[in-house]
Amino acid sequence: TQSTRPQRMLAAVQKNATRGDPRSVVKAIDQFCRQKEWAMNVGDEKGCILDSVVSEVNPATVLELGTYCGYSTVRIASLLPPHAKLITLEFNPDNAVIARQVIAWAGLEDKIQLVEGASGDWIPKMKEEFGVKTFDLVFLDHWKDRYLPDTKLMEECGLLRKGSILLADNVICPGTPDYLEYVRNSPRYKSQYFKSHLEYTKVEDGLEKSVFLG
Ligand SMILES: O=C(NC/C=C/[C@H]1OC[C@H](O)[C@@H]1O)c1cc([N+](=O)[O-])cc(O)c1O
Ligand SMILES: [Mg+2]
Repeated sequence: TQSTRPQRMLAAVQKNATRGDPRSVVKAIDQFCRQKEWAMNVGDEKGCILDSVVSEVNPATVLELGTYCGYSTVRIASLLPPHAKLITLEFNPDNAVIARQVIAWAGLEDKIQLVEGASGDWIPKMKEEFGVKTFDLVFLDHWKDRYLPDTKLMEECGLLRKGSILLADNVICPGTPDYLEYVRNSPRYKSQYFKSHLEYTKVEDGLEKSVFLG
């Protein structure tokens, strides 16, 4: 039976990356996507911007919306301080199966909790289910029409504190116009655009970094 692209991506990780070496996992996926098959990982160019924001924030608690195959999950977790925790939400069970194996290959299971289901269902349960108070950093990379409603939901559920950072992928391509308008015009956020390119292409895209002002 025919394999899926995530399955072929995992095979490339297991073939080319070193167990327990997160950066080699990131490198193997980027190589696969550049040389074999494009896939919707944040990628190496935007990934460097992601790295710099993660390093600057040095978060103790991170929420990722949209795991896909775990590329950005591994990339973020590899930079976290000891005892820091990353919770990542993935809607598609087939992607979750792959992501768990990519995370395991990187040896980052202890830092990462992958939760399967819809962000809209899980965000209101974060405190009671995972003992989270607030998130220092949120990486938004799931369905583009969910960025705004989920951001409002995180505000309502008290998951953001003064200084929490939202970092959103794909604000140009595929685009998240309603989210951009909100974080750029709301008095509750200070927003900044990092111009880049859609992963593995020359098409413009970028990351929007927004600080919640409380
Ligand atoms: O839809 C995108 N991401 C949404 C992903 C959604 C995830 O949750 C549902 C699905 O199982 C996937 O794992 C996307 C699409 C493109 N693109 O160029 O089409 C580029 C990107 O960086 C993207 O994050
Ligand atoms: Mg993306």
